[in-house]
Amino acid sequence: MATSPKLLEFLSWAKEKGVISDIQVQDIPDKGLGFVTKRNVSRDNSIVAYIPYSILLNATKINRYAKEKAPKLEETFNALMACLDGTSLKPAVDAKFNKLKKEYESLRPIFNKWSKVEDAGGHDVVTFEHFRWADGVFWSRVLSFGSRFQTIDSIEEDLDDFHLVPFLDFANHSLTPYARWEIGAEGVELILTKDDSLEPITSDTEICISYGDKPNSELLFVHGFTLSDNPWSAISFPVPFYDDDELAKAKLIFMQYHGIKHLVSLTRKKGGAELSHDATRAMWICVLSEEDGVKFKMNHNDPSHPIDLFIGNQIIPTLDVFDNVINSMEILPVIEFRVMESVLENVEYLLSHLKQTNEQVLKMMEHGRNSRELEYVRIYREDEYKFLEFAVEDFTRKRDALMVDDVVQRFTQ
Ligand SMILES: C[S@@+](CC[C@H](N)C(=O)[O-])C[C@H]1O[C@@H](n2cnc3c(N)ncnc32)[C@H](O)[C@@H]1O
Repeated sequence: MATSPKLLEFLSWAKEKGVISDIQVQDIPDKGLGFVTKRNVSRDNSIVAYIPYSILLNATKINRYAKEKAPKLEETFNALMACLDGTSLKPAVDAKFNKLKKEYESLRPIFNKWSKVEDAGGHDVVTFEHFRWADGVFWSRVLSFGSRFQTIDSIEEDLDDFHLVPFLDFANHSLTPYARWEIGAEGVELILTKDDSLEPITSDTEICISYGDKPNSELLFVHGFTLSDNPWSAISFPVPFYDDDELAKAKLIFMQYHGIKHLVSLTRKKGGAELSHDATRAMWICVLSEEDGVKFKMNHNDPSHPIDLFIGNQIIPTLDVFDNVINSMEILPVIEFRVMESVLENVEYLLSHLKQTNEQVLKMMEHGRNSRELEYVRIYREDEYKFLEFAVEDFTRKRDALMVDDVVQRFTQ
């Protein structure tokens, strides 16, 4: 297959900058570009590509470049950081779209000042489309060095979490990858993971890495593709406070103070759908009431410690204490029963909503049957549908089991 001039230019730039590789970059059906082996290779922890730190892109580097070479870029960069401050990536595309739109609008004057809009006949030089494209490229290609920081001393920019790693970012995702990336002494390495089978990987085989155990919703949101055989499923919804819950505001402040997410996430685990630890705590807080002995005390004069929670007469200073107290309450089965009921109500609602829209959306999608993107969306919808059905079944079972519990019977009569 012919290699595009742009790719050739990039590869020669990468080589000149010190990238060493024993692997080929080429078109992979339905995935864009990717890595394939040039010959038979063994799965023996050998390095097949090496990318020196000097060519990685991260916030510190762009900031330094901005300071030295482009003061206007620095202005833009600072404004961008300010826009990102305090935001969290919301799972919904429209929320993301609105956020980007706002960011773009606040940066637009700076872009235009920076790139001289008059010279472009009054047209925006950086359009919203460009901005969205850049955001998509960034999030779908960036690597988080995160927890691996401890192992590096040699990177100057070791405060940054996110790095764009040229060349390595041709690696596609697989559930059964042959390779992984690692932080080496002076660069990032692509390594063929050791395997007990003595079978070599034959020539022309695609070499993928894993982007992590991500459900299709996340793969689609961040990377724009889905896997039909993805074993990871997840669904999230906002913490479902009761309409008449007078403690809702205090509960939200408490959750924020203790870093508990306001989204409840359910994941697929062997034989069932499970709440994460964080989501379990969020749901406990959600269903507890004053009648259960719960009280909040606002500390208006202390913004660093805005709220205290009491259960009975006990103050709850940490989440570990919270877990212990809840787990030792006599009414624990009642709390769990309420949690199951509330989760069930939410997954039933999500399922019925998906059902309602499915017919129309799937018909609409018929028109673009050959589009790769639509096929990914179809896989996602099907996956979500199955997971929701599964979650409804599982939570119905769990709720029904709790319904006959002695304590629940006693307290709900
Ligand atoms: C880090 S890049 C990998 C290189 C990319 N294929 C390219 O052409 O430059 C990530 C993007 O590759 C594509 N991709 C990665 N793994 C894929 C897979 N298993 N199936 C389909 N597309 C995939 C997605 O478009 C994703 O956003």
